[in-house]
Amino acid sequence: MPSKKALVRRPSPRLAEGLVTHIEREKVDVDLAMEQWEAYTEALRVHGWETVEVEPADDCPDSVFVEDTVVMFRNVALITRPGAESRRAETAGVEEAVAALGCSVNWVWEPGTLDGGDVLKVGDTIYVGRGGRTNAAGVQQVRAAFEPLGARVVAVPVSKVLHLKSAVTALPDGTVIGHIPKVDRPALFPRFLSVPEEAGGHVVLLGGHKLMISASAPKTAELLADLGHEPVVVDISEFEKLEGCVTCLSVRMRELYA
Ligand SMILES: NC(=O)NCCC[C@H](N)C(=O)O
Repeated sequence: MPSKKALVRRPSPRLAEGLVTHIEREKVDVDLAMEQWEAYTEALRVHGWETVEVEPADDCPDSVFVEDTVVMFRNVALITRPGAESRRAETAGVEEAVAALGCSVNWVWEPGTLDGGDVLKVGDTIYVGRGGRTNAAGVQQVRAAFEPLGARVVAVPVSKVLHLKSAVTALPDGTVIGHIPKVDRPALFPRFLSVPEEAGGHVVLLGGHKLMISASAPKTAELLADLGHEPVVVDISEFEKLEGCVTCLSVRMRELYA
């Protein structure tokens, strides 16, 4: 039985100072964000995931977006070098957490930059978004880390949104989903389904047919239910004001070797 552990990180009291790049800044309600984070982590637990909390990083406003700091492939954790300098201090605590879980740890080195939000795994294919946060050296370092383990790395241009996974994610059957106006090159994906809302392009696979999806994508949730999936809806409005999506609030680990 594969392990089902999910790394999460409690929001910083400075969350409202988080970075905003592609959208207008809106006031973040930190108390509401805390409630939404509790509900998000509870939804993971209800669906069989053991949540593992990374030591909080109270001085790092964006630290709740833990996905950006580490990329997992099998038992190997690649600690990123986030594209935004203000986020680099987030990785130390994550490194400790994955090492404590028995992962083999690897690092992205200067001049490479990589945000985990730019990495979408579909089976053994790893799509890496080359955009505002991930550079060419970062893409090459993902190749060097994971191709020897059997992955195939496919680089994908990203210009319209923060990260590759702000544009597309994948269903359990491998179909890539996204809202066309936000996807640079849908033709790069062998099977692509267009969804009616931007936030509808973001799902977290919980196991079986269950998919976590944001409350801001009701039409997509309906479309996915009609295709035989089981949407699990969570409200993450306060994180969306900071360009976060359902994927970025956790790192799911299925193949720990412990
Ligand atoms: N993977 C993600 O979707 N991460 C969201 C990061 C949002 C944060 N405010 C940032 O700009 O880095």
